[in-house]
Amino acid sequence: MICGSVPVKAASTVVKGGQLLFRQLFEHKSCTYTYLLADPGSNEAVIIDPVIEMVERDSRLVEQLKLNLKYALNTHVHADHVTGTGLLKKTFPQCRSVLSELSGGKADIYVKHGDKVSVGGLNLEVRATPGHTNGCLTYVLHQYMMAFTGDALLVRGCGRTDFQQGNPRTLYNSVHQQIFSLPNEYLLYPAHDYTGQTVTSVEKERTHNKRLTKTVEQFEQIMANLGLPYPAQIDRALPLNLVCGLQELLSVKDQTEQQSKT
Ligand SMILES: N[C@@H](CCC(=O)N[C@@H](CSS)C(=O)NCC(=O)O)C(=O)O
Repeated sequence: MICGSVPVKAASTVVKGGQLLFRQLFEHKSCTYTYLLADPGSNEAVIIDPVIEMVERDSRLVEQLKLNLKYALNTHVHADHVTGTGLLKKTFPQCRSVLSELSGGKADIYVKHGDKVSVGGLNLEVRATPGHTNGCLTYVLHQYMMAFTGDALLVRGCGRTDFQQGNPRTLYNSVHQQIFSLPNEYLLYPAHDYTGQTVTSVEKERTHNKRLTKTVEQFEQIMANLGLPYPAQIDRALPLNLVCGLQELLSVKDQTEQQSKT
């Protein structure tokens, strides 16, 4: 169930029915983390940032765990891999895709800052964290003191701001106002890691993040000088991710353009 602005208070209540079912899954080519979360009482589940090449693995896991996959959330329109959302929906027809209303992408459900995504007894608070892209979202699971930060905040790093409406000042404010404002002990799960790390915390990033502990002016300088090459899959990924990762949803014109690039 998706609800409008509902104030969510910080609490560490364990959901009735037992422990959270939680899996952190990895895709090696784009170093992407996908997260599977399920309410132990109802077996209703949500997947965050699935990757198309790993849909078979993820579908098998959902089936083996006997989960009812209700939602496929993307934290934003990704530039480095094709989303698995569209393909997952074919296997799990009840599954609904979710994106920010500011993303520019196609989805079954559009969410905005302050909304809530609920599966069984789990409630994910939607926080807008733009700056890497306009439509970047962080999903906060207060019940288990966890947040899924997409590319807004990476372990000791953050998403780049040099394409897709990137803006360093906006990103700095998003992280400070929407992520660093969470309690210190909240665990933060990023959409990527390039150094073999899996998780961090509000406290660790507030203390050790080499970019975001600086002033906003210093941060802007750092971001202007990252010197990163464009993601290898950007030309393929961006148009496909605007249509849930499915070629068949692209217009004929877009498909012709896509083919001429390959
Ligand atoms: N080499 C990777 C792309 C690496 C990259 O640019 N990652 C992005 C997130 S995906 S758009 C990023 O924001 N990185 C920040 C950083 O500091 O690394 C590929 O070719 O896919």
